[in-house]
This record gives sequence, C-alpha cells and structure tokens, in this order.
Amino acid sequence: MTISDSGSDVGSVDSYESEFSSDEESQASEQRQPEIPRVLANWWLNENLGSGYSGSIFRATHVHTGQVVALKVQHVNHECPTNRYERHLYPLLQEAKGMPRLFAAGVQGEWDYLAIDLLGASLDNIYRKNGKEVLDLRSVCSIAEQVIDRLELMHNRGVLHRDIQLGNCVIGLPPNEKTIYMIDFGFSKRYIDPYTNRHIPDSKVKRDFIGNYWFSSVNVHCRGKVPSRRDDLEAAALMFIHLLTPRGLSWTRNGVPKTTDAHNRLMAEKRAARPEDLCRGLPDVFEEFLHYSRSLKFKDCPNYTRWKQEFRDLAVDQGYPDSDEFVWPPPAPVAPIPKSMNTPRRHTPAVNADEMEGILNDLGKLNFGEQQVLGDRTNVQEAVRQAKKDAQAVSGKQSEKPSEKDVIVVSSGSEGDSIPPPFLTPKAHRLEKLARRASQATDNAGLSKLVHEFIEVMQSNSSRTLTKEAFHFLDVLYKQLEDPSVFIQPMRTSRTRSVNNEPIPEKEPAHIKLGVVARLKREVGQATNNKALAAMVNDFGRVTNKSAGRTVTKDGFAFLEGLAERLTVLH
Ligand SMILES: Nc1ncnc2c1ncn2[C@@H]1O[C@H](COP(=O)(O)OP(=O)(O)OP(=O)(O)O)[C@@H](O)[C@H]1O
Repeated sequence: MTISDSGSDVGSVDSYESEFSSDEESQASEQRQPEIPRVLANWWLNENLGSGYSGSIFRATHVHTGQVVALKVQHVNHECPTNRYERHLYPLLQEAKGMPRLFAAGVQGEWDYLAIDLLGASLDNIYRKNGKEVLDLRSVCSIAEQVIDRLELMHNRGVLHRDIQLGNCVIGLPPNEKTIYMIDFGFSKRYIDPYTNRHIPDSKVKRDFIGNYWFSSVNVHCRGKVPSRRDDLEAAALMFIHLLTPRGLSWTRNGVPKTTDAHNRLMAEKRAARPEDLCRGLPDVFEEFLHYSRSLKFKDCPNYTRWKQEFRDLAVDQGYPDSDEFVWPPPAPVAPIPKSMNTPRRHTPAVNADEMEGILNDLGKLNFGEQQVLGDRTNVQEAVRQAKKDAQAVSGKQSEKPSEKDVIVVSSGSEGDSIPPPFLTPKAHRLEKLARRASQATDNAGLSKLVHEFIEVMQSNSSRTLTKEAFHFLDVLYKQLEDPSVFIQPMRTSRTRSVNNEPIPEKEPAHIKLGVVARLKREVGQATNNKALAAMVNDFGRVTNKSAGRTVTKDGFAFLEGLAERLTVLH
C-alpha cells in the first residue's frame, strides 16, 4: 500500500527515495527472488509474521542464545532497499518508549536483515478483527495520546516517520501489551541535517508522493509538498478519525487504487473533504487537531504536549481512567457514560425490537387528552396552524384559534434530567443546561446560584478542564454581566478555528495564567459593578484558554467562589 516516487531534493539526508511503481512489478520482482534460507546469521527463522512491499518479517530465534526477535529480511537487490535505510535510523530511536530495540543488522549472502524486538498485533489487525465498524472512543484516545508521544520522540531526535498508518503502529507483547510501538522506518527521514543542524528546506517544485494512500497529508499526497513534522501529525489525525468513522474514511472504501484515474479520484476526494464533515458527530478535539496540523507552517514544531493533554482530557471527561494505556479488548468504563460514547456514530438503534415495541405500547397508553404533542418547541407555530386547520375540517367552520397553551410541548432537553444527546457527556450536558439557564437569568442572585452550580459541575469528576461547554457557560455569563443586549464573540470558538489558515495562537506560559488568576481571586471581592465582573470573567476565560490543558486551578475555583459571592452583594 505504500508508494514512493522519485524527486528527492534533500537526498543528502538518510532516506529511501527512488522510483518504484505498480503492484504487478513488485509481485514479479518478488517471484524472481530466491528462497529465504532457514538460518540467517545465527537466526533460525520461524513463522512469517507479515510481508510488506519490500520484504518479509519472521519470528526468529538465535541459535546460540535462544533470544527471540522479529527478523526483517530483504533481498539485497530489492529495488526498494528499505532495510538499508532503517539500519541507519534505528540507532537514533533507541532507548525510548514505544520504539523497537535493534539487536543486530547486516547482510549475509543475498539477504539484508534487521533483528528487532518481537512485537504484537498491529492496529490494523486489531481494527479488522474487532468485528465492529469503529473502535471505541477510549481506545482511540489512548492511541492518539501514544502516537502523538511517539511522533514527539521521533521528531525530537530529528526523524520524520512519513508513513503513519494502522499497519505501522503495533502493540507490544506482554508485559508491554498496553504500549503502542512505531515500526517501519523504511520511508523515514532525517529532517534535521546532521552536518548543518538545520531543518531540511521546503521546495516549490512539486514532488512525487511518498507515503500511503489512506493517511498521508493532503499537502504531501495531493499537492506534492515536501513532508515535515506537520504532515506526520495530519496523517495521525486522519488515522484517528478513520478509526471512529463507520466503514472508515470515505476514500479508503474502494480499496487500493489500481489505475491512475482511480488514484486521481481518491486524491480529489481526500482534498475536498472538509474537517467539519470528516468529524461530524465526533468530539471537537478530533476536528481541532486536524485543523491544527493543517495550520502549521513547514518548519513549525507542533505542540505535542497540548494535544496529548487534549486527548487525555477527552477520555477523562468521558469517565475513563486518567491514563494513556491502550487496553485491548476495551474494559467497561469506570463511570456510567451514555451508550453512544462507546459506539460513536453507529447507526444502529439503541434499543432492540422487543424493547421498542414495549416503548411504543407504553406511549400509546399515555393520555394527552385532546391536546397535541410536539417533539420540539420550534414546531409550536406550525402545530398551532395545523390544529386550526384540523378543527376547521372537523367542525366545518372557523374555530377558535388554539393558543400555544393548548399544545403540550415535550421539551427537547432544557429542563430536568433528560438524556444527553450523542457524544455529550453528562458533565457537558449539565454545563449546556447551565448556560441555557444563565442566558435566561434576570438578576444577579440567579447568576450567583448558577456560578455555584458551575463550580459543582466542574468539580464533579477528576478533569478540571474548561471544555467547550464550560467556555460556553462563561461566554453567556460574560454577556449577561457586560451587556445582555450585545452580541459577544465567544471565548473558545474564536480560538479553535484558525482564520484564513493563520496559525492558532500558542499557549501562554503557566506562570502568566497563575499570576492573572491569583489577581482575579484577590480583586473579585472589590468589584463595584457587573461590567467589572464581566471583565474578570473574560480575563479568567482568556488565560485559561491559552494555558496548556485549560485546567481550572485552586485559585481559579476561589475566583469563581468570590464571583458568586460578589454577585449576591451587587444588585
Ligand atoms: N517487530 C515486529 N514484531 C511483530 N510483527 C511485526 C514486526 N514488525 C513488523 N511486523 C509485522 O509485519 C508487517 C510488515 O512490517 P513492516 O511494515 O515493517 O514491513 P514493510 O515491508 O516495510 O511493509 P510495508 O511495505 O507494508 O510498509 C507489519 O504490519 C506487522 O504486522
């Protein structure tokens, strides 16, 4: 599935970049190859673990020591001599979590071999064998956190992976089965020149593509740009979204393109797919991460810490443990979460046929008298019109116009303990309801009560992150305090979208946030009017938003308590 073509403008840095083309050619070249011997440089070859384009991987045992490894074997004359390149990259990636150890490498006779850690199943195997259309959200969050961490390690050591895909992420064997390893550095490349210590240059010349059809970034795959750190991140983002999309990303559904036309169609589809469409129904962080990776400039260093934290917070917000361990098969969540969380964007009904029949029977027994039942407040006007028409039809004459009071509205969730909609955690749901109530509050006493409730919700689980819904509450609060009649630019959504592809502003250092929040805590008790409180809410939201992790600190909660107190004093 991985392809590469010519066009290296940075060939001085270790990497494989030469031309090879169709599947038929590769099969023909494999058929011409002689048989791999049973013993290669003291390694006894056991079963074949997998075969890629350029070679085969065997479980192998050292004939003297009994050490068991994975032996990557490739013919020396193979047109795609990836082992030769991997041999130079592995030493750069040693002694690091999630990187296979290299035990031996060399050439014996016609065979080039690499002896590396024997590992477990690839994410591709896991995904296929899962038997479901998508992976669960918790698993994807831990995959995201670990893959971003592995990329950070590789990038910090001056290496790009350039072929991020499910088959190249594998779990370890016990006791390392919760760790995800990166493998296959055949297309990896040093982006920091070891001699000059400088980043490889960008190029305006359109290059041939190196990477894989499914996840390579739009810039690299469809526009022929030189890959850099941002492209590894974008490939990872696409991979995470793929895992949560029923039947995967749309351009992966027709299999590997066999013709140039099919490949062009695939590229057009990939290029046209907007992040908001790809991520519809998914938690925001996936779309934000994809946007972020695409907003980076060629030489930009990604903020890995921020994104690892975002995926961790998402998992914790869903009620999962505060850990990046990949546990397979996925255990039951530690806290009750809506069913939809475990099966994102699945279109199967949440109840079976028998349960549905029972529900319908019960509904049939409900007595609403002559009144009309609606699903949504927005339908009220239409219902009033319809009721009028019906009444006319029955009586044959103009009836009294029914008032809205004659219509029972089944609320779409503004009050009470309604069920959170898909992908809304109970916490997010409560925050949304709080924001709605805040927008309807008519006095400071009411707002004060809501701030107290906000604090309670924020402290209800171990995550103290200001999520999108929490920011929404602060926006509403700010608006009510500043000037209820004026439209206010939201604090968080104005941050998350990059306008005209401008990079999203970087985080502020922690000490700035701590200083501002400490000042707010001190000064909130002296605020003389609502406008002053509004400015404080704005400062609080702004610095928290710009801090890594966006967590509410102890001082932050003290400020909110002070705010609630002050509101009761300022009438
Ligand atoms: N260390 C390992 N332990 C166990 N299995 C492995 C290991 N390395 C690779 N494999 C298996 O072999 C498959 C092919 O490995 P790898 O991707 O390194 O080879 P490749 O020839 O470069 O493949 P491709 O052409 O598909 O990129 C992997 O998907 C995985 O299932």
